[in-house]
Amino acid sequence: MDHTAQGSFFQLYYPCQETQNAEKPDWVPCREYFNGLADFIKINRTVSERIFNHLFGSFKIPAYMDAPFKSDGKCPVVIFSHGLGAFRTLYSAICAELASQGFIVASVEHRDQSASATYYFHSAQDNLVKEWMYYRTLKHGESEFPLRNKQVKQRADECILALNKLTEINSGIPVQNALKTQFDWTTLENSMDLCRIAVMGHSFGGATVIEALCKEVKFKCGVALDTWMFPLQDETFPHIKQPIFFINSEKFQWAGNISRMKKLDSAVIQRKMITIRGTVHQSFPDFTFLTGNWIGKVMKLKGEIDPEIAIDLSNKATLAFLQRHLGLEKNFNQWDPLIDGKDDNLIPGTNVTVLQSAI
Ligand SMILES: CCN(CC)CCN(C[C@]12C[C@](c3ccc(C(F)(F)F)cc3)(C1)C2)C(=O)Cn1c(SCc2ccc(F)cc2)nc(=O)c2c1C=CC2
Repeated sequence: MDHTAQGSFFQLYYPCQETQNAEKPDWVPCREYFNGLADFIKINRTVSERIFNHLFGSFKIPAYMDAPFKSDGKCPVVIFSHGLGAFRTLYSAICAELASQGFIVASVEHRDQSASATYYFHSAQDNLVKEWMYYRTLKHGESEFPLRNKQVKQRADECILALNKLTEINSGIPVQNALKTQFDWTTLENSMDLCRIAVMGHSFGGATVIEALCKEVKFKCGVALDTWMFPLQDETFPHIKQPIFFINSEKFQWAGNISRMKKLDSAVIQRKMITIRGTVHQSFPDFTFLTGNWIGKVMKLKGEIDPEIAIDLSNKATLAFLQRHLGLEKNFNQWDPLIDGKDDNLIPGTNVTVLQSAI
């Protein structure tokens, strides 16, 4: 909203009316995102230009851009935080599904230099000048924890800022949107149930979930997808009182990471964990759908399991957990067994053997 790097930048997913003529949003908004992504995954730009344009250039998100908001009653809210090297549009299979189930979802774009690319504006004379911020690689010899810990704190603040912006929108405060869209923001007045707010994220975004829960009690619960625990300080864990749902891939996790999630285990607060068989780290972002089987497997964008089945299990388990801890009156409790890993494609807890440290 406020156009500077200190402002809030997010993609909003919401339930809408069936619209005929609305165009579908671009999946990767513009070239700089491809270039940033190429640099992040360390493939050179000439190759990437052709690959990305051929592979992903024309993809659209299965949604309608700026369609009129429609909902029967107030919508619960989810703030979504992307992973290292990702950006706001890459988790549309998750965010669009939540919106189709009645949630308003803000997928934030972080300005902590963990995104492959992001942009903001600074005002020069009387017009706004667009500036690009790219992924910050670790300097040679630089230790990683101080950077990642600083970034996860900024990411949590940006999730809280996005929530504050949604609160303003919900109360009808006029929106100064730096991006010129046709959307009529006043239709979102009184659209949100601000007692039913969750925070969700993938990998570095999963760590952001934990940091945001610690900082903001308005987040009633968190869903952390294939969380990367490294950026966090264990000292913050006892202060977190909200339920957390860890949904892990089979291939990304390792003992050190899992044992830190286990430090959040509690006898009194619901802390759940499941692992989806045959999944990889990239089974959660949209890339997992965009390539053929063999390219996907070679690039570790796909696991053994059909990506649609994997994301469907993750989304249904998420909806059941959100119903339970946001007190929703929907029928998502039909998927409660998934929270306990009761499905052929799920493992309750983890498949990683964690040596219990005898303290
Ligand atoms: C060598 C660079 N090195 C950087 C530190 C490791 C790079 N890396 C593995 C990658 C991401 C990969 C990727 C993506 C996308 C294509 C494409 F071709 F489909 F575009 C290809 C190949 C390259 C798989 C990761 O960072 C994994 N990871 C991620 S990946 C989040 C992401 C990024 C870009 C996306 F388009 C989609 C999703 N988010 C995290 O929060 C964390 C980690 C690791 C620890 C914490």
